[in-house]
Amino acid sequence: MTRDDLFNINANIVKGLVEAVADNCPDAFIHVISNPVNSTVPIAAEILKQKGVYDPKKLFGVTTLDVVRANTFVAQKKNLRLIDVDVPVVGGHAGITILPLLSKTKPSTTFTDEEVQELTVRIQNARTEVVEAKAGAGSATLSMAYAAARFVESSLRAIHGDADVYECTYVESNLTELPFFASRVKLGRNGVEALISFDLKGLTEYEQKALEALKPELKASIEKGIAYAKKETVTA
Ligand SMILES: NC(=O)c1ccc[n+]([C@@H]2O[C@H](COP(=O)([O-])OP(=O)(O)OC[C@H]3O[C@@H](n4cnc5c(N)ncnc54)[C@H](O)[C@@H]3O)[C@@H](O)[C@H]2O)c1
Ligand SMILES: O=C(O)C[C@H](O)C(=O)O
Repeated sequence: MTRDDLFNINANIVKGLVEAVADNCPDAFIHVISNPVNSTVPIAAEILKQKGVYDPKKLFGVTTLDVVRANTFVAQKKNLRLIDVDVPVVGGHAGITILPLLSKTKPSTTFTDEEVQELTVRIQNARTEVVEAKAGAGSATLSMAYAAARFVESSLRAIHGDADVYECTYVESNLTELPFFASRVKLGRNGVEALISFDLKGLTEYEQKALEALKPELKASIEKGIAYAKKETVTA
């Protein structure tokens, strides 16, 4: 089962939850972790628009798990301390739409072409490693909880005025031609303070090709979410 197979069940659940948020706490930061995130975030945006309370700065798709995985696999491969490693992951949260920018790894790290290929594919398919290891007992749970906790803590730090809070997250974006795109963002008291375009500059040829290759799939997932939400009516 792919994340997209969850669309038919989760689209309606997300719609209902977001309607309740719109009615009861329209100023809240909304963190959407339910899959397929590439579509559920556009659904949430459309529902909030229909309710007249959409603030793109406060709607986030949680892609932190991709960063957690990228950091972990790079630290293992390069014998680095996990706490020191930071790999931006852009695009979306499914298959090839997950694009780790290994050339932007901190601390500055060099990778052979084979390592880039192996690590990129492993990060993109990490969910399958978990699904297969659990053999029918579900998908990632503890690592999802860890990733969600990290993103919530970062959001709370930003709300409380910390000036230096950055996370990768799937948000409304103008960094590419796609209306939603995961990138590093600066978080502030009111949500997204800035989209960080720097990571997308000076990409390697491998990353540039992967970025172009992910766009059709991500575009289709966004359009699927928007089309779903547009034909639904929200409760008054
Ligand atoms: N973005 C990520 O990194 C990431 C990682 C792992 C899982 N996920 C996604 O998170 C979601 C949850 O995964 P899980 O493994 O915890 O699933 P799960 O089946 O263990 O838990 C889902 C929970 O949602 C509850 N629920 C069902 N319908 C509901 C509704 N209408 N309103 C409120 N609650 C409702 C269920 O009772 C259940 O407790 C899935 O969509 C999964 O694909 C995302
Ligand atoms: O893919 C899933 O089913 C869960 C989650 O999105 C993951 O990345 O592991």
